Amino acid sequence: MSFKTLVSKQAALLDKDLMGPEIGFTLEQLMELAGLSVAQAVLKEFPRSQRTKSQVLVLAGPGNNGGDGLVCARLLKLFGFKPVVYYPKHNTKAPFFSKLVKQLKFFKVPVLNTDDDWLRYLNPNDTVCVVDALFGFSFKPPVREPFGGVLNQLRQAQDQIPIVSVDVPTGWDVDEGPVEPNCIVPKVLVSLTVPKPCALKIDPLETQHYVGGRFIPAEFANKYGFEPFAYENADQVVKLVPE
Ligand SMILES: NC(=O)C1=CN([C@@H]2O[C@H](COP(=O)(O)OP(=O)(O)OC[C@H]3O[C@@H](n4cnc5c(N)ncnc54)[C@H](OP(=O)(O)O)[C@@H]3O)[C@@H](O)[C@H]2O)[C@H](O)CC1
Ligand SMILES: [K+]
Repeated sequence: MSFKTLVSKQAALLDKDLMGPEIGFTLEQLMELAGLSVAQAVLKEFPRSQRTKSQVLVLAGPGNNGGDGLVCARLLKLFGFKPVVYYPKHNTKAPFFSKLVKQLKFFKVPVLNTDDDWLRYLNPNDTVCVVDALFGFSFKPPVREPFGGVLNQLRQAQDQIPIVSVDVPTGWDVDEGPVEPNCIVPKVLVSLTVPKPCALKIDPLETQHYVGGRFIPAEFANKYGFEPFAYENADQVVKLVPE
């Protein structure tokens, strides 16, 4: 499949640019749209008419990828799913992360902490899919605990429960792909703004690939060397199909 990608350093620069003084987005705004994209991809892949269960396990990491997961969980509840969030290491860098957790409580979405038994939700009888919002473009392998254990469990369950990875499949090197042994293989990848080079390493027969994070004009995409993706109508995601 051919599509333009942006290496991790450039992706971080693009984000900084969007949230810089000239353009003026806030992280909260971009995260809301990123979470909406992921929730929409989940709904497209697992529509109500094609499923008998509704639980979704959202694994949220300590950075902004985790924040996308927290937003996604709230929106999945509105879309008719029963999300449960496992959030073992809270983000204390920005105060609004604790507000995202408050909102989840308001929506009666359980948020499990490090000592809670999250594994009981990794159960194919009840769970439609797992949203992997552990790490995105700032992840540097090898993975540190407690996330190594979480990834091991995910890998063992992945043939029974599909994984939907946010931006980057957790554990993959953002630029090189699955270089560590025993990496997870998501059934769905939702690249945000533009795919990272690791997305070139997915097997299209194994992994459905969406692009989301629909928040930049064409000129800005061109500045970073890519063309805007062909979103339809008000969709927040577009599926990339092999040529
Ligand atoms: N424009 C967009 O597309 C937007 C994307 N967003 C999402 O943000 C992430 C990138 O978020 P960032 O906070 O920069 O990084 P991560 O979430 O990937 O991870 C940072 C945290 O991960 C820890 N870390 C890193 N490597 C490891 C490791 N090997 N083991 C354990 N933990 C690790 C890191 O900890 P440090 O101690 O190293 O600081 C951080 O805590 C992007 O991918 C999108 O999903 C935004 O929502 C905005 C718009
Ligand atoms: K991820």
